[in-house]
Amino acid sequence: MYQSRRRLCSALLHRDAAGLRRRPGPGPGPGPGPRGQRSPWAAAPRPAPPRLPAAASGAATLCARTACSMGNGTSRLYSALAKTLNSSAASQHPQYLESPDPEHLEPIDPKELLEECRAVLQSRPPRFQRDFVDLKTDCPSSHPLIRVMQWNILAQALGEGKDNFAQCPVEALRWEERKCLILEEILAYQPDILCLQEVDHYFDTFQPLLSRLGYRGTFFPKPLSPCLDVEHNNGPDGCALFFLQNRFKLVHSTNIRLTAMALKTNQVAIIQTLECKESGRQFCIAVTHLKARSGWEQFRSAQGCDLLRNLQNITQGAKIPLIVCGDFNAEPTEDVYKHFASSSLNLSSAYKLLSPDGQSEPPYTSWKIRTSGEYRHTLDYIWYSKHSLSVRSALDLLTEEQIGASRLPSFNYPSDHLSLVCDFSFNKEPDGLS
Ligand SMILES: NC(=O)C1=CN([C@@H]2O[C@H](COP(=O)(O)OP(=O)(O)OC[C@H]3O[C@@H](n4cnc5c(N)ncnc54)[C@H](OP(=O)(O)O)[C@@H]3O)[C@@H](O)[C@H]2O)C=CC1
Ligand SMILES: [Mg+2]
Repeated sequence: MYQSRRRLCSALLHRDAAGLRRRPGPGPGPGPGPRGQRSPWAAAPRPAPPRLPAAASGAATLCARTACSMGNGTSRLYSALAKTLNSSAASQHPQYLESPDPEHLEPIDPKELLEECRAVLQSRPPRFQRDFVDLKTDCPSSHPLIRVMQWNILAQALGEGKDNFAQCPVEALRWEERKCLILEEILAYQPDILCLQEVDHYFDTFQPLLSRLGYRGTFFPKPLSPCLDVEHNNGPDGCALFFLQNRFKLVHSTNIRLTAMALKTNQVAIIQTLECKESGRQFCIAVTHLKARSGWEQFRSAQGCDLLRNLQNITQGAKIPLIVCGDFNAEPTEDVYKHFASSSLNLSSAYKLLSPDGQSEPPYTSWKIRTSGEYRHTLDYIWYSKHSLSVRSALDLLTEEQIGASRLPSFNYPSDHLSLVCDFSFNKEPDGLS
């Protein structure tokens, strides 16, 4: 049985008064709270130490801290969170567009924002425990690791208007709380680089909040986003890429509309070259979301080839190490996967390393029940230059038991896709080859 989320602080009353609606309890949910069982394909677990002390703090402490801080930092923070709730202006924003320089904005303490999110989610079941699996301990790295998160967060307009989820209660999709579940996931793992798909709340939510957490963001909307077909939409969905400004310098940035069969398509990618401030080493990071649905395999394959061509040019034939994150909408059996696996860019898929033989992708990264049936697929990947980068650890996926009979999204988890998180290090010799 779940333990219900804790705390009913006086701070919550302020939140309600300010317009954050609270929903009734979700009722009994499927599966256990903390996971008791690992997925069968996972290697031996060795959880990484938590990077965020607040995640482990007790309920009483958390409640006291929240209540105490409402008079100062948290109330400012709350206003930052509350301002993101109404967002009609966001849909008017012009296309593309990097976020403004956030240096003049007041920073947010991530622990305080996490507490705010947890307070909003207090009637929900607790988030599931996922462990980092250590993958390479014999080769210490002298440089700080680079943590990368890949996540299709589910566009709000698609989730409510087009995806046709059959088992997910509409209450579980309410943006006010789903937004906090997404932020909670990001804040729990604190990625240095965040690659997102189906972002339709960039300008009103993710850009303002993440910029105040020290990220620099770039958003590239789909030219004909299906979100725009949904009544009361919040603008087009697209890919977003965020990196921590205190860790990386932006060297080069390109937004690409992918082509297939020489035609411009509705799918996009963002490719950036970053320089590590600690080591001075450069690498390339890309995010994409390929065409969905069965019957479009050759189209996806062509889009993947176009992305690879662009990556070849930008990395000067793989001289710069590369990380490519995406919802490829393709199982490993598809051509687009094979193109990436066999490319001259020497890429490997990070999550294969969690399988016992290191050769198999996870059994699923997305699991949902639509009115048309149940869909369990491996669609999301983090590709990396296998000669110049090492995956030090990867976040294990949710088990079937944790996901529960109604599948995703749910009261526990905000998207129909799981987040993937990896810690990378540069290999020792910068030999100019990836
Ligand atoms: N493609 C084009 O050239 C044109 C597109 N359009 C508009 O764009 C829309 C399609 O855009 P396009 O980018 O090609 O969209 P996709 O086919 O790539 O799908 C868009 C979204 O729908 C989700 N999705 C996938 N399968 C299903 C399903 N069975 N039921 C419901 N949702 C699903 C996907 O989520 P996930 O990735 O998580 O599976 C994805 O985010 C059209 O509906 C139209 O409004 C209009 C003219 C031309
Ligand atoms: Mg989707």
